[in-house]
Amino acid sequence: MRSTPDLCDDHADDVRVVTGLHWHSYGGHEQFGGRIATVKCFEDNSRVKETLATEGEGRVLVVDGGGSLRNALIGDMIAANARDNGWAGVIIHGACRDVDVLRDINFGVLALGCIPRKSVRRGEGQADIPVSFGGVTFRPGEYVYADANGIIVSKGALS
Ligand SMILES: O=C([O-])CC(=O)C(=O)O
Repeated sequence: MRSTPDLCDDHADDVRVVTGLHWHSYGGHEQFGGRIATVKCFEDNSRVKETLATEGEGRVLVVDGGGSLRNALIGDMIAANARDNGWAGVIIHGACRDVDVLRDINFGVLALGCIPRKSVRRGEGQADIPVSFGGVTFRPGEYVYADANGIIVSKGALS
């Protein structure tokens, strides 16, 4: 994958750039990208676990967790399962946990922060809908690319 600055330069009219948020890379892959799948939830990771248990086909799960840092929407178990199912990574507008293990999983994990407490699982949340944060709307089927520079989104695949 090319760097997000290079992709931005070559496709300036086609990319949206996520702004105004501080991301931390917790996974084994700092650079990752792919077709977008989405979940919108709040302190309940039912849909996250469920979605990452399906075949990833190289996709990236973008989770709008409302920015909550009160509990973790993903940890080492869900991340390892996602990697095994062929997901490229997750971008969590919220928090994760088990960070010592996450860094050894060949998988991308971007989140706003980490917290020891797990989330509740009451079956709430929505999958496969457009989600928005950082000034950008992420639509299922579009493409996202992330690296240490930041996150960009485009309608089609970029090379
Ligand atoms: O199970 C959870 O809700 C999150 C977690 O700790 C894991 O994925 O290992």
